[in-house]
Amino acid sequence: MAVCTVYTTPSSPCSISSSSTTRHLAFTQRQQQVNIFYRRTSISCSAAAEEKTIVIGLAADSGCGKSTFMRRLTSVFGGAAEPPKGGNPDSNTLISDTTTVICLDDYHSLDRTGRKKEGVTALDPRANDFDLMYEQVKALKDGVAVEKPIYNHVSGLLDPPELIKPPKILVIEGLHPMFDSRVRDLLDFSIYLDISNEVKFAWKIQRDMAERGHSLESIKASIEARKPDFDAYIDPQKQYADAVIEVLPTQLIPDDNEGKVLRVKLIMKEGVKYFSPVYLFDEGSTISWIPCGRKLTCSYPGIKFNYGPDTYFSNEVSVLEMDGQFDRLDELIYVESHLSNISTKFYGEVTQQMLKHSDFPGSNNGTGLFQTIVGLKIRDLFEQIVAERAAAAPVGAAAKA
Ligand SMILES: Nc1ncnc2c1ncn2[C@@H]1O[C@H](COP(=O)(O)OP(=O)(O)OP(=O)(O)O)[C@@H](O)[C@H]1O
Ligand SMILES: O=C(CO)[C@H](O)[C@H](O)COP(=O)(O)O
Repeated sequence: MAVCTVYTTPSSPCSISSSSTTRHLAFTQRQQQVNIFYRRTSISCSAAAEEKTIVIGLAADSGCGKSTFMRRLTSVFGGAAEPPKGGNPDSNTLISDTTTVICLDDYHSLDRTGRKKEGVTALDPRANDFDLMYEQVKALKDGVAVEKPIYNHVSGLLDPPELIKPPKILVIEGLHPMFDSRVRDLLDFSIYLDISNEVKFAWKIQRDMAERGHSLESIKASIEARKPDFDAYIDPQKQYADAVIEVLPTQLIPDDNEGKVLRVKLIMKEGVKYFSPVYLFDEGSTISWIPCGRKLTCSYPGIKFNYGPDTYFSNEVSVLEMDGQFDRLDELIYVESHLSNISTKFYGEVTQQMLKHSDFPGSNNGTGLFQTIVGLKIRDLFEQIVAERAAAAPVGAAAKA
């Protein structure tokens, strides 16, 4: 893949126009008092069309399962996803053979102290540099490496940048991948994880109270403090998503307030290029299915699937819903065999992926199932785009590809 990046020190005679990358690095430098810094400029040698990076956006609030989803997605492509070798130990980036996942927290323009001083949350657009986000995602999409800033969640500061080379698949995950229309237009596919307030609260308690020692009051206060900005800037992005995974309390247990059994909906936009929605039994019909019985072991409260056409923010969608949880994950094959358009490469691939990661949160319910299926759909989308580009490339280029 072509990498067309030139690094120059500030004293270099190269002429570089002042970009927001430069501005940002100067800001980072001031913050961190880094003495030496590099400015980036690109030279016009964009990658051949068939080599161009495919960009996937994943939006969700903090603590809503983005990292878990990313682990499932990168596993579909094989190989381990790891932080850049020899780099900042607090890097938020994960790189595997095929994918690079960058966390959009790295585009916070205000560090923790800066946000406190200005009285804004990290969800507020004023705390984020969308110009730089756009420039860098565009550069990567065009096959150009970038020096991306790092937001350090340990110190709350902006660290010196890290080099990101254009991967085959770039995933941008975080609070705002679909907020800025310029960034949104760069996405080949977008996903929104829509976790209802009740469930978000239950997950936060589980992680921040049980694992991080926070008090119940502080968790409640942090959710409440974020809510207005969440409603204003994060939640509206779901209208743009090609797929939404919505997580709600179960309807199988009357007045359930434990939040352990979940009802999960996979909302899939119709008419998206390279993406054909998954269906149950009969495409376009409305179906309700209880698979429990001789072929699927279910303890209380059981499992129920619903499938059918619907509208979502005025878009035509197909919705697949699963309420309840699996008792025996190996029996998932029975459900898998009734689903179509799941983009598997062999019979039972969904079940195999789920069994492989049975220790990940949500592996016994619709969150894990639908995240796995969306991962397979993204692999399929990637392969279709690559095949189409290779077919369209001039004969000599196709032979090289
Ligand atoms: N499907 C799930 N079922 C149950 N709990 C879950 C699920 N997904 C995530 N969680 C809970 O939420 C926590 C956060 O998950 P994860 O780290 O994947 O989210 P995140 O969006 O990447 O968080 P952050 O942005 O804060 O790093 C997990 O530790 C787990 O407690
Ligand atoms: O919403 C978030 C995205 O993960 C974080 O709260 C934001 O990035 C600020 O991080 P920190 O609390 O570590 O300063």
